[in-house]
Amino acid sequence: MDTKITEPDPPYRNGMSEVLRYGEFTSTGNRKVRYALSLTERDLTIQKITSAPLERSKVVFNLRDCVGSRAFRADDNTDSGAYFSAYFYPFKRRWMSSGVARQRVERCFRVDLVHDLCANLEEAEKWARTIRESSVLQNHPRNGVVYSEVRRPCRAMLLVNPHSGKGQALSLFTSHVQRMLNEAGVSYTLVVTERQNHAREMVREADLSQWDALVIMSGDGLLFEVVNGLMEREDWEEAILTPLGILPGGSGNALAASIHHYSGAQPVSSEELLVSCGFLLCKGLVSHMDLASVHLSSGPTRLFSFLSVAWGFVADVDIESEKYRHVGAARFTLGTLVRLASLRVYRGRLAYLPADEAEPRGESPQNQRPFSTFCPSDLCRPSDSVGQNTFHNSCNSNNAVRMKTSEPVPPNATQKGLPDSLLVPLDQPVPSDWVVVPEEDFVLMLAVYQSHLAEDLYAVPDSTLNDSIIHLMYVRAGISRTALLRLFLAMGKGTHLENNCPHLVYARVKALRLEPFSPKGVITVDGEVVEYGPIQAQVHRGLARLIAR
Ligand SMILES: Nc1ncnc2c1ncn2[C@@H]1O[C@H](COP(=O)(O)OP(=O)(O)OP(=O)(O)O)[C@@H](O)[C@H]1O
Repeated sequence: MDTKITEPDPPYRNGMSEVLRYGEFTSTGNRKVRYALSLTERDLTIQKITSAPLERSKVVFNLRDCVGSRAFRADDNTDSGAYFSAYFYPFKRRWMSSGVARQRVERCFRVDLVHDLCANLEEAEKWARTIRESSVLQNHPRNGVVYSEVRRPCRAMLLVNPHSGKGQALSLFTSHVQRMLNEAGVSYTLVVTERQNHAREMVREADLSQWDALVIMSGDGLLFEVVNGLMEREDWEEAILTPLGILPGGSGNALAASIHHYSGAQPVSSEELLVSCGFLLCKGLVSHMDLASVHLSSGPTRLFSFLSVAWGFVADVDIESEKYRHVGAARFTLGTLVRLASLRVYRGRLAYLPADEAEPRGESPQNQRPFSTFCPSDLCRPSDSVGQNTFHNSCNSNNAVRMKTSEPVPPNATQKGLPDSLLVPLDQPVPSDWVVVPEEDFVLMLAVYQSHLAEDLYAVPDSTLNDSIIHLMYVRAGISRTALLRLFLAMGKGTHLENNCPHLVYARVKALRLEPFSPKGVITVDGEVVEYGPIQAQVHRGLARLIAR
């Protein structure tokens, strides 16, 4: 048979990038099959040396998709060849359904240049090292943004809540994440939480100099514990800068879904989300993340929140659907249908500080964005004049509120730590530049600072990790069950704000205060139930650091 060998590309150029390494190696399975490898700062091109047309025998891997590479020798002592493997997680078409998701690809080659194991191993190590270094170089800069990175080699404390989600966090870790971390050279100490607040206490006391990252494999509740544990430390300013990682092991997984979305990837299923977040963790790029400080009426201590404050329908569904935990993420859909059947109205007073027009994100002159028949004249803006009204009774839809203003005295003026310069104590009226919402009857109030509220609840499509914005949504009473269901279905696609629902109001704010009048109800912060009563919050730009890009 006439076999024509395809010549590999010249070793010194590959597209536009300079070739860092070129070599010809055999496959691990069949030593008769040879490959020409050329490595640039950007790609690894693998070309089978064969009679087939060039393009059919060539595969190009972008090093941005590479988590690591390692060299090793065979178990067989008589084998003088050495080996190196490279681990990629590129987006690939799914086998059975449409769309793409990150999928693992390992490519392994045998180096047998000379009949000397040491020399071959040295060559294999050079390849593995150059692949690793080039894939790290691919991290900078991205879209004009220069990210910092987790220190390498990375030592992570990996906290797993064995009861989160369907109770499978540990087995999901073993089946999907462990190997990836090994491939990326991330060393970790696994801590399985034993009870509620175990993680909070641990990070409050931990010697953080031992750790380059704190990684949470659970739902959002465990990260909430970790953030608050860090903020309770004497050295909170430094502690909260410890890079945090999130791997979805819960049922909501809002932050995991958000960082997946921020990375520019298409929506994926639960296990694909885990691979995606594992990949981001291995790449180790660190972004700043906003936190909100949250004050409750009962005391001097604050909570720190990375996700949401919810009251009414959403909070009720979150808590009532706990009993459907065994169905995983579908628990929220089930809970929504159940609560719709007995739709409630919640009475209370809501006020907020609109986001500054001078915000760098190019906010439109009107911070209040109506997605309804709502217009700014519906608002009551407290002005600095006569009345002695308090937040409790001062506003109705016909008359602008006249409130006695006070110089903002931060509620935590006597507290140590981060000042909340936008807030006044809960027993004082809100400052004059706040907006008091005229309605007192609501179906829900939701303040959210990430794109997702759960894997399938795409709450704020244009939110980013550190936009310093609280995205406030509320639904006025009077909405029909069908319209509310339509809203939630639209939220699955992130189109609810385009729905022109006359009962939904959306505003971009810096701080907010809610005072529920209904005697009973549920308020959640990051999905965790907090004391029911007056609550206020303000955003702090980029206070924490999260492994995401
Ligand atoms: N070992 C444990 N036993 C009992 N509760 C725990 C344990 N570890 C953590 N917790 C608590 O369990 C609660 C739920 O955890 P988490 O939010 O992480 O999971 P989830 O509720 O399944 O996920 P999601 O918030 O995404 O729905 C949190 O309040 C957390 O503090």
